[in-house]
Amino acid sequence: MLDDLMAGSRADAARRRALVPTDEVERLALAQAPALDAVAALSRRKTVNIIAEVKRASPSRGRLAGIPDPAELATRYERGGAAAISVLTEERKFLGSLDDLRAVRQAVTVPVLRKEFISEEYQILEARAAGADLILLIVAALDQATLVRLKTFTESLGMTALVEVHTRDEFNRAVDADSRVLGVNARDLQTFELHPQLFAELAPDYPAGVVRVAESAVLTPEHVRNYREVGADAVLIGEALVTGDNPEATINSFMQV
Ligand SMILES: O=C(O)c1ccccc1NCC(=O)[C@H](O)[C@H](O)COP(=O)(O)O
Repeated sequence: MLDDLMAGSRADAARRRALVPTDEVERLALAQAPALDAVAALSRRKTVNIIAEVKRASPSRGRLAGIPDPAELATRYERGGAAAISVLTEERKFLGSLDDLRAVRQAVTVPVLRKEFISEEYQILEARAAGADLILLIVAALDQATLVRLKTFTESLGMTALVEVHTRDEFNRAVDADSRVLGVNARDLQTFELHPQLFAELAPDYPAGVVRVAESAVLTPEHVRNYREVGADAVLIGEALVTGDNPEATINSFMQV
């Protein structure tokens, strides 16, 4: 699954690069206002900070929500108290786009994450050109040299990398890469099973100062409380928000735990 997602994203980026070459995207990226400080935003509340995701569909759940106006949804997330907005820009399985990201950037004042299957600098330049403050790097999909190179490139543009892991070995690689924001995704990418206890197992081993993000498997306030009690600074939530009818109230209830 991950190989397919990476290959699809790479092919889509190649198609866009044929229309907009790297030097043009770089010019647009460098013309943006400076990226917002995601580390500060994701550790601002001492209880828990919510990263609210714009997610139309997924490989594990199929179609989740139409989301005709991602900017309006993101505005509701921000009104509810979200610390950051995650926008899935992957086109094939998640039905997202860079247009979604641009629209969200213009609508909110909190940091915006480009959630994409990134393997090359062009995709990071695209993210910055669209106004993203954070990008996702999935350790399972990158060898260590590429992980470090892409993270360094991200930071050279003033952005932050959310470095995502699914196992202890990947966690150790993310720490070695000097990750400042490190996410443990509970979703097994082969079976799609959810393992929220993985975050609890790894949380004690985060180096001081690294932002601890728990990803996936949050449907109720109790799930947020469980993550918070074992040390999450931030929790990334998609499905529960896009399938409910009142995202402001849902985020608010998640922040009260
Ligand atoms: O969501 C999926 O099915 C999925 C499959 C393969 C790779 C990534 C996938 N999801 C990306 C995410 O990390 C989630 O969208 C995010 O953590 C929010 O999860 P949830 O709250 O469970 O929607």
